[in-house]
Amino acid sequence: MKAIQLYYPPEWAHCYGCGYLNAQGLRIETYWHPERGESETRFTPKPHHTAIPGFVYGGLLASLVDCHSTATAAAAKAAAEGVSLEEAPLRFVTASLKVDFLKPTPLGPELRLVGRPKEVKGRKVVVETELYAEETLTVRGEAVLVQIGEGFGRSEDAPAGG
Ligand SMILES: CCCCCCCC/C=C\CCCCCCCC(=O)SCCNC(=O)CCNC(=O)[C@H](O)C(C)(C)COP(=O)(O)OP(=O)(O)OC[C@H]1O[C@@H](n2cnc3c(N)ncnc32)[C@H](O)[C@@H]1OP(=O)(O)O
Repeated sequence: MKAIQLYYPPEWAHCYGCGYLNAQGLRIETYWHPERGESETRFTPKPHHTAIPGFVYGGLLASLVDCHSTATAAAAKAAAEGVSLEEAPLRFVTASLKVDFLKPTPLGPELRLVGRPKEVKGRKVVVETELYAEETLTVRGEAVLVQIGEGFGRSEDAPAGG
């Protein structure tokens, strides 16, 4: 099975969290399981991802939820439209991200994120995510993702100045 992120065209593959062209990034890989209607990402934090010794920094956890959600949105939208990501590269940006830190997340074990699309409507997808350290649910997230089209982010969309 191919990770959802590997379907992103190169011009949309520089993201710190999920871009395969970002050598310094997290380069997460998310897989879509059509039979369950769920996505899954696995990631093992490194020692420098520390909050306090022994526990994972919350900002990293938010980043994982963020990029796991954009990928889940692409797969959910493709499934809803009955197209494959191969033929229709879809890319979403995050409009809203809510993260609840339910318990401290231990640093060491592989983390597992499970995503479920809650709503797929037009260009908008809402994704719920649960993050587990071993079998313990430590983080719950909800994100609103909006689909971007070809040309989005070119100079006419850029903030003025600079
Ligand atoms: C990367 C930043 C983007 C810059 C451009 C780069 C070009 C692309 C290149 C490479 C792509 C790779 C990107 C990786 C992504 C990884 C994850 C991130 O870190 S993303 C970074 C943080 N996010 C932003 O910086 C978004 C900034 N916000 C926006 O650009 C706009 O607000 C945007 C596109 C999100 C929506 O703007 P509208 O004008 O296109 O669409 P409207 O009509 O406002 O919303 C569509 C639907 O979404 C809902 N919506 C919009 N914002 C919402 C919000 N904050 N909360 C809840 N719903 C919201 C609306 O209510 C509407 O829903 P209804 O159709 O009415 O049901």
